[in-house]
Amino acid sequence: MLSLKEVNSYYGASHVLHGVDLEVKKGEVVALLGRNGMGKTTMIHSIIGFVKKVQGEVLFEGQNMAGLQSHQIARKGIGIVPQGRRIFPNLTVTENLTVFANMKGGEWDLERIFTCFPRLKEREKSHAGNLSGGEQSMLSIGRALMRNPKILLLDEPTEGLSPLMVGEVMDVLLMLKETGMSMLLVEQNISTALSVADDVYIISKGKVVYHDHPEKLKNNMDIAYQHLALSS
Ligand SMILES: Nc1ncnc2c1ncn2[C@@H]1O[C@H](COP(=O)(O)OP(=O)(O)OP(=O)(O)O)[C@@H](O)[C@H]1O
Repeated sequence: MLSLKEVNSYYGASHVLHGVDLEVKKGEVVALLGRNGMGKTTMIHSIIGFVKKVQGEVLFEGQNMAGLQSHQIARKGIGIVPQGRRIFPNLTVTENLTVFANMKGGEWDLERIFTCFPRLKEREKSHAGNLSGGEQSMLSIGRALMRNPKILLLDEPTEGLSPLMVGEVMDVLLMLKETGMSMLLVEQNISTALSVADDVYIISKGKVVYHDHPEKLKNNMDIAYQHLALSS
């Protein structure tokens, strides 16, 4: 569904991604792990047209995204849950959900979001700035779903959350996986990522240094310790 082939990305003269290959098949959840500053966000931004200089191929449903503007890429069905959530704090929960919604309709509408995210229903009239971090993460996911994407790119949706809220957000991701949603999940939290992923990549200094099934990584955690600088 989504594939990156030999992708090199640059910020000006700074060469950040070095020949990256990655694939997300339909209905699959792919985890992308890596320490701070290793290029995870740059990979997401290269897919959605935020990085101006990208060489190689970014293919979505077989079509090369090169040269398309971000809004054109979004319209193809690529949804984004950005790092830091980027909700609109002065708008209500309902306004956040409807402001960019895909008016052409689709499987996801306000009613379904509120059914799947009862916490958002409880807070529907609250200003989004007053929500907890976990609720804001759910709102950011809900807002992306309202555009009825074919794939979701999630950039650290559990960042900065308490363990309890991490669990709730992971339940949401598992629920979405059950619906068949394809996802690329950027995470720093390895156990969180492995609990939902079908496939896992680790990047370091802009290169893919590991790609395999999560079960293989679970059975060989030395690799994770080595690349993610975890302590055993
Ligand atoms: N707009 C930019 N201009 C120049 N350099 C950038 C820009 N954004 C990121 N970088 C650099 O690119 C490298 C990769 O950053 P990136 O944000 O992709 O890492 P990351 O793995 O997502 O880390 P984090 O988890 O901290 O967000 C870093 O060295 C960073 O300093």
